[in-house]
Amino acid sequence: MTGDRGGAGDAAVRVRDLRKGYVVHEKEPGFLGSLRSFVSRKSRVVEAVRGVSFDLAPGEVVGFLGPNGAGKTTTLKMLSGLLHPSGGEVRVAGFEPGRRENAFLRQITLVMGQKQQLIWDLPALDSFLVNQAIYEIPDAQFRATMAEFTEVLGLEGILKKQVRKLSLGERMKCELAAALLHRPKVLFLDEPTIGLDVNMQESVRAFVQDYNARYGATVMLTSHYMADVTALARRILVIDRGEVVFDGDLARLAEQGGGGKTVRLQLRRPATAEDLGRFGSEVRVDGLSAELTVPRALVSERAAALLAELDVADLTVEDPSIESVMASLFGARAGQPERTPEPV
Ligand SMILES: Nc1ncnc2c1ncn2[C@@H]1O[C@H](COP(=O)(O)OP(=O)(O)OP(=O)(O)O)[C@@H](O)[C@H]1O
Repeated sequence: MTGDRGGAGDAAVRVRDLRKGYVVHEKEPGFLGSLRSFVSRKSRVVEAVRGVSFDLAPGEVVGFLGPNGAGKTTTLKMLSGLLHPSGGEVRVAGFEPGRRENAFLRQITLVMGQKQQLIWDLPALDSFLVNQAIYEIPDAQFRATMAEFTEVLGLEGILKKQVRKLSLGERMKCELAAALLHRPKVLFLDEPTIGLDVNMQESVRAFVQDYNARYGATVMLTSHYMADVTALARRILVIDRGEVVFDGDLARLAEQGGGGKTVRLQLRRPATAEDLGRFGSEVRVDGLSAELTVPRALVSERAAALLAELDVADLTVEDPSIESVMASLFGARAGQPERTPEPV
């Protein structure tokens, strides 16, 4: 089948009731366990993705978040056609990913921060030439894209070095360049900045931003670095145990996370954590700077009280960081009662 754009409407990505179960064979430990598993092999199904639905508009950048094992990678692999769904429907750029048609593969890319596609013993440039051949990129377009990526990613001087000799950050930049050389319209980025230092993370983000603006590409991004998500994405999808539990903008996620707002103070006279503890929780004091968390409904009342009772030079109220929202939603999962946002 060729691209059935009619079926996909205008969405770049359309997912309906998508499911994936992995069959896992279980074996008891030790030699006896191995023997027993020959006689009666036990297996069970891990429901990694359990009926996920969403649409992504062309050009949209979406952060795809969730705790470890939530089903992010499994979803991205199904969207890029590396895994066949157990059920449901997927359309990406109008194609059914599982068919892995050439026309589909030219429209998408999947970058996995933990995996590499560059040829280890050769310079990155050689891998780029291989990709040029695979994707049949015309010479002029290849040169123009290389020039553009070299400038935005600062690849000058590293393209001719053996990949094995590059630093992690340099290699990741080359991985991204290789993965985007064919100018895909839909990008699935799975932890593209994992392990990189802050500067490298920043330059990867800038590159993705630039690419999205230049080519109007749709981007779905997972990252454990919330700065990636807040810098790039307005919309957030949260998946938990294989189900989408939130789909909306960052501010609404912060609201659903409960928690409260962060009140930051600049004081003229020092105050103790105990003084501030009367106004909120999670108090942190550092010299004349302090911050505390205040329930949303009580923010104006508590701010007024702080201004009246302490010698405050400046007071600001902010939504909690997305790290703390995610931590409050999922961080304390082990052995504790669940706090999951309301289903969408
Ligand atoms: N090949 C596989 N066989 C069996 N189970 C699998 C396989 N791949 C993933 N799983 C299971 O499916 C669930 C979802 O895994 P997945 O890798 O999609 O999660 P994730 O959200 O990407 O997690 P992380 O943030 O840790 O990478 C997990 O319970 C995982 O153990």
